[in-house]
Amino acid sequence: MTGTYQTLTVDLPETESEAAQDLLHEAGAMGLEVRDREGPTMPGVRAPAVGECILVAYFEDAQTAEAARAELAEAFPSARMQLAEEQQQDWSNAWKAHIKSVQVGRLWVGPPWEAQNAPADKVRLVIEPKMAFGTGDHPTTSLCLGAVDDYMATHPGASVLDVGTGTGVLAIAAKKLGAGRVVGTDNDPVSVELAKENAQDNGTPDVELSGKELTAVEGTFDLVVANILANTLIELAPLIVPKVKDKLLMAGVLAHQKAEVEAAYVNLGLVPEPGAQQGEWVRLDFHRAK
Ligand SMILES: C[S@@+](CC[C@H](N)C(=O)[O-])C[C@H]1O[C@@H](n2cnc3c(N)ncnc32)[C@H](O)[C@@H]1O
Repeated sequence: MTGTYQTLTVDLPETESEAAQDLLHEAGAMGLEVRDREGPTMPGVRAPAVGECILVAYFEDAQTAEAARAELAEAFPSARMQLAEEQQQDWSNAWKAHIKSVQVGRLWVGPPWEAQNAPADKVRLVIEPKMAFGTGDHPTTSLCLGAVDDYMATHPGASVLDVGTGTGVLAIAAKKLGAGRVVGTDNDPVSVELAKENAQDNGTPDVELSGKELTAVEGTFDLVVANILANTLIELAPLIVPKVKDKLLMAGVLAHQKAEVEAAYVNLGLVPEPGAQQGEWVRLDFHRAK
């Protein structure tokens, strides 16, 4: 415990908000506050300029915050940023307030301090927010959770591969909803460790979680799900497609990137289906032609 935490305040055009939020999550933000012109601003809190929004990201240490600042500066040259150190005693309330539980289909996904409020008739997944992406409340995650729930409802015992598993949320959800073999991979070793902890804590220790390359993962899977960014999904298409036995779900794609990602997978023989959209984020669904 350092006694302090870091805030990175970012002013940037509203059109870049979603992508910048995603980058901040990936860069290790423990919580994120979004101030746009849709919601009322609290008294004494600075409001965004017209056409802009303000993102306030919370980080545990200065090194991670500085690395995030540098990454954001490169990706979004027009962003204006300010790093500040805050006293730790505000920390728990400051970031916990921004982690929300979600209910998607048969699932409830949320942090431990909200678990007691989970409805008894829901399948409960408790994810402690740490240094991995996937607490459930990001649109890209909930778009996938909904489709995983739908697929598992009609394909009990199906095998599932989750590429870019983060906290393991989608893999664990699939297992809890009745999947057979479930494999999750991530190229970030910290995420793999946290996903393993989450699988243990949620009573699904048999989910196979690792940092394996897809070429080293054996077998094909009824359902493959990948919530990663558009450029990575395009890069990984030749490795993901051979793993798909029946259905592929992908998220992490902004509406304007959809056609490019879709083309990469159609070119490799998958058949697109109507997907879903939440805000600027889309989910792309495919199946393998019989
Ligand atoms: C947006 S998060 C998704 C986490 C979780 N599946 C969810 O839906 O909330 C993307 C994850 O993909 C991982 N990732 C990024 N590039 C990857 C790659 N080339 N191979 C495997 N994992 C990757 C990141 O480390 C991160 O944990």
